[in-house]
Amino acid sequence: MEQMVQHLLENGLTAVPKRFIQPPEKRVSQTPRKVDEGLQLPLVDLSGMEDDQGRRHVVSEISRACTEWGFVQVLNHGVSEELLQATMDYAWRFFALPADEKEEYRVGKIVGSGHGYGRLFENDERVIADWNDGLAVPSYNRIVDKLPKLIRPPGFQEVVDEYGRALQQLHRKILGLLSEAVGQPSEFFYSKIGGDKAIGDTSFKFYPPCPEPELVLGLSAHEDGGSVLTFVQQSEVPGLEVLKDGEWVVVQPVPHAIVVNVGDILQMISNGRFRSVQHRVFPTQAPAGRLSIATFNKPTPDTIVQPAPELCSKTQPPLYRPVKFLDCQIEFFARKNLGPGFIKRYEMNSTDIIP
Ligand SMILES: O=C(O)CCC(=O)C(=O)O
Ligand SMILES: [Fe+2]
Repeated sequence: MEQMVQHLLENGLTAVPKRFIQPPEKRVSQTPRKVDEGLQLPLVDLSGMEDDQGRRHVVSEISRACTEWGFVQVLNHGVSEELLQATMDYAWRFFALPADEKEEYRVGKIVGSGHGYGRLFENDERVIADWNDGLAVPSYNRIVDKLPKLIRPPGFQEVVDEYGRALQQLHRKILGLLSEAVGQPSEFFYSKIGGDKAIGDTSFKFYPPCPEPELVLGLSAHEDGGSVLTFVQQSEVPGLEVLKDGEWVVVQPVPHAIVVNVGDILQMISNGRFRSVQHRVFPTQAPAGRLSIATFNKPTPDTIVQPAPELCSKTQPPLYRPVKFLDCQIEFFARKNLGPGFIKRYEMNSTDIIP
């Protein structure tokens, strides 16, 4: 059974085991990083949308960020601070449970799209492992009757459910703004993914402190393959970085903000207008570690994901071929690693080279 990072450390590990060691070219110290304070991910306040002018401003800011960065942070998003905090608190408490209690949620024991405790894509010894431990759970509109029981500790499940409902609303809201940005009615993108029947998954990731941070990654570079928009809440320790013009830029934790990033599905539906961009997590030495909560908003399984005809023309022909979302998920979870470039297989002229 794959050992989790947290338990390697609890057993007194002081050097990083071989299977976590990244080749030099992937290490944080070997890749160009932007430390210039001048270049910062846009932060958009959603509170100023009551009047037309305010709304137009927010629409243009969000749309620009999702085009130029594929990422944006939002404030005054409508998810209460108490709910954000409660979800974070329970996540810390889950990872603090004794190992045998967490084992009940092991990935693989649980049937359904990678739900459970463990590390995805890393059952193969030859794959380099990331320095994190994860728990992925159904968030909203998910019926996964194979889940063994409610997530511990008591109360966590209720909070996960409430968090899911709140983020589903936020998804509708932000897709509404992006729809307006492409000159369509507010419900445009939301209706393309199945409306209120669309589904969500939440992934909690714990990044324990690393004794040799220069050798590992917290989370390897990737785009969010199965996601329309992803919402991330991060604890106060930085780690998330986004690739911007060939350089990695830190997504600074902002209290009460939610990070929004475009996933492959929205890139496809918007015919490339909104971009699903590579991101990664660098390891931390903070004694308590780092925690993040990522909610992947997804279409209904039977949605045919394809460039919206309304956004295509003779001069802007469809860039991607149609794929049923369920098949897209099966292909996503059949991969050997998280690595970038998943969307390439759906490009119109792809020759079926599968990264
Ligand atoms: O830990 C983070 O901040 C980001 C996590 C992430 O990118 C993911 O789970 O897809
Ligand atoms: Fe991600």
